[in-house]
Amino acid sequence: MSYSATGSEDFNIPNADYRELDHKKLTPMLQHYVQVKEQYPHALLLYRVGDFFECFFQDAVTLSVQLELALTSRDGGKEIGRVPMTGVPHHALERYCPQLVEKGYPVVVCDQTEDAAVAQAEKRMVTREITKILTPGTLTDESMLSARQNNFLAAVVLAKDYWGLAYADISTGEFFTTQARGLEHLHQELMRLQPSEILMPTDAPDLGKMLRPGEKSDRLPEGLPDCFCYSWRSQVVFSLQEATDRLLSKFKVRSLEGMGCDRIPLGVRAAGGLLEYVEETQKQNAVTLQLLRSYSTQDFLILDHQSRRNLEITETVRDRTFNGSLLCAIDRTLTAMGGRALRRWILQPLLKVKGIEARQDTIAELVQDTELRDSIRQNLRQIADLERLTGKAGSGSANAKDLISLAASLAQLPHLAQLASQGRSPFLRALQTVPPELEQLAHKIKAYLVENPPQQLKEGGLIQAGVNGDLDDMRSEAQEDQEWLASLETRERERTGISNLKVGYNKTFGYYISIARSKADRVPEDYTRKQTLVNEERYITQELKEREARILSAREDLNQLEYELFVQLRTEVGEQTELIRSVSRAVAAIDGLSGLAQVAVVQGYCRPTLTEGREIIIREGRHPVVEQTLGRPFFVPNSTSLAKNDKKESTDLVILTGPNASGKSCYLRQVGLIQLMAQIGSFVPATSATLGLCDRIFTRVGAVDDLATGQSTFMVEMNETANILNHGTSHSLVLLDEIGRGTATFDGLSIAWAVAEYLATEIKARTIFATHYHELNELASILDNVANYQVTVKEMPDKIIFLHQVQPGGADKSYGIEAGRLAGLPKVVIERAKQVMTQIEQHSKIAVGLRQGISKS
Ligand SMILES: Nc1ncnc2c1ncn2[C@@H]1O[C@H](COP(=O)(O)OP(=O)(O)OP(=O)(O)O)[C@@H](O)[C@H]1O
Repeated sequence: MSYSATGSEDFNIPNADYRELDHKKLTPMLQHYVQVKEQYPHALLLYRVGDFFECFFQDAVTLSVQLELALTSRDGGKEIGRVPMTGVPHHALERYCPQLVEKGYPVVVCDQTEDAAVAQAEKRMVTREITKILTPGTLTDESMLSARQNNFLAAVVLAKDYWGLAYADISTGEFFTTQARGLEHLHQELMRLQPSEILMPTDAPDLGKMLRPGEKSDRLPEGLPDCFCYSWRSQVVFSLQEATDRLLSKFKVRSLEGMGCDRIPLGVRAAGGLLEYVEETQKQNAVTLQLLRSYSTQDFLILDHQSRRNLEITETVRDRTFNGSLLCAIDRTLTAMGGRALRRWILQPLLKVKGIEARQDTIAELVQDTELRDSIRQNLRQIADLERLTGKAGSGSANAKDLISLAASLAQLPHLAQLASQGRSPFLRALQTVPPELEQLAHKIKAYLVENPPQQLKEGGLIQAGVNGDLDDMRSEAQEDQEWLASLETRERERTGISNLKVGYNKTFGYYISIARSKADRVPEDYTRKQTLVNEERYITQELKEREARILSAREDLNQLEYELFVQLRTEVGEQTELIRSVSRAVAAIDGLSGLAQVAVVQGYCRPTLTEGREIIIREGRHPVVEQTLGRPFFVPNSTSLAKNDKKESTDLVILTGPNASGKSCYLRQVGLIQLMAQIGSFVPATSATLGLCDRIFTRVGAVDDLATGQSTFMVEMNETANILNHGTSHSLVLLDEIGRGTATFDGLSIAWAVAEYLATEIKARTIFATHYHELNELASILDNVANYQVTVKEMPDKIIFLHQVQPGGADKSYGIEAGRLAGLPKVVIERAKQVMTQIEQHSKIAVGLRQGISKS
């Protein structure tokens, strides 16, 4: 029996399933708990009771398992008995919620919305309301988000082989949609975006259920990755009509044409469904999304998930850390917005020379003008995350410190604009004027709020003097009250003759007069004793109580007025969200580009020339990550020349041989990374480079068993190779590091040969094929567009020196046996291996010739 999506059902625990209980017999509080729970049966409900947020019934069991907390129980009602309960202290909510959401549990927080003492005095249950709904894709709290990474919520609509995909980051407002064909393509797009949550329309009954990463389900369409969270949503909100209406009314437009969505109905349906989810989960926060924009996956270089992984673009293959990735090596951005922009660029390299050159021009300008670059970067250091701060202001969750930080950042913009005006390139020009409204807004915030406001918004101390006349009057009255209290102390000391008499205040008893117990016999008759402590007695007087009522209600009014003034200001900031975000985008771009300029200067990169042709000509190229790890002087640069325009010499496919650890993989990846960097507009680690644009970069690098899908090393390798042969074009770059090693030598060699031949003759993709099969060197004598290269080593009597130099020519021998000797294999084994090799070589001379008589189909 399925009970709830919230995990590990355990019906051995009595009363874990609330549905089996007679709700009327539950205590009033638990009846309310169940009412709220029934609205969100698939979320974990955290319910405020005193100083704790508690879960009851099955949720309590789940919570205790997931957070390793003690499972306790509570009286559920006279005829019910004890029911399971687990809780977390209220102040620890922010610590625990992210853990739960990360594990794929949606969380609903039901908090007390009034002072419990008031309800207690009136002998009724304290009022509680849902204050937060947290799901992985709809987080907005900074503490739960990674500053330099987007947090995407996605929605998918499938119609046979076609699909629509919408995604949004509700903390920054980005909102995009697209439509295309082929599930494999959708798989790739999702892997690029790495959404925290994907919404899927379904007609199944358990709407709202969330599939956690790795969880299996028959309802997840085949071909979609199971490494994400999926939330099942009603199909109704994904219908074209409802989705269209929702989008038109949200963005207050008459047609979808302006968003470029009129011809992508599946994209519209996905976007509408996504918007409904945001509205549903963010009732408390008015989320400001930017106008929906459509895009085409064909506008960007395609880098499938495998290749992104193999080239270690955003994380390393071995331990999946950021350190050691390309992004880490070239990210010198100084703002969170710039960091996110660079990550987006690197995952979406461009396909048009014009767009690439616009970025290059700006980098070039900043490379040349050190002073301008330094000043801009100095300025950027002082700019906070405007995109997210303004989002918080718009949704009403920003506090006063957030607004101060926003104002300080906005105040930097005119200076940044003035610096940008010294430049001529497109991205600098885009920043030259900062809308005057933003400057005024910064001034206003600074004039309104005190310099160092408290975190709390309802306890006063936020607004400066002189902002509001009423507030100033109330403050001077409060001041008078303070003076009255001080004078009361003096008066009473004189009257009683007790020199250490004090006037004090606490939340429970209000104002009191405190007297040391040793002096208690001198207390006047009009004092009423209120509380006895170890060393002191506390009293009140009629006069003090009367004054207290006035002071407290005045203070409440004062705090309320401050809060209202703050909310007004925050709303004003929220109204400028769109403007602030458009400037933020320009700032993010300048940050990304000045960071790339910085790394280009420090690491000695060059500006590549991009062409519409096919050539890949790199002089003295370096691997951007390895050279930083080894240190520049220790890295041996190598050149590359593929598909030169001069047809006679043109090489499409390079067979690269060389002993183990000589540097084949490093060279292969270096070429891929240089091409990728060039297509995001970056300068590249080389002396010079002329690069024809690539439509795709494919890599096939030493596979590991894919235990999760039960595929062998060899099958993984063959799948990846099939993908390359089926999708590669003459404008693709193909990097193959060993093919056919996972099977018998002759099988492997035969497949490797056939693949290389097909790539060189049919696809004519620019290819580097690293291999230990030097038999493949034969191909170069048969095909004009194949060339042999080797990574050289120097053989010494007792060791091999790796020169890491790539030079023309095939390796005439392999060093496997030599490596075995150096590793300490017994002499007799080495000698025997040499004998066997001589025998094999004599009997296996390859004379394959060219493919004949087999048609492509
Ligand atoms: N151009 C270079 N300059 C300096 N060091 C290099 C260079 N290329 C590679 N290396 C160093 O050599 C090591 C081995 O390189 P790599 O893994 O590319 O070898 P390989 O030929 O692919 O080996 P195998 O055939 O065993 O896979 C790298 O970790 C790197 O430190």
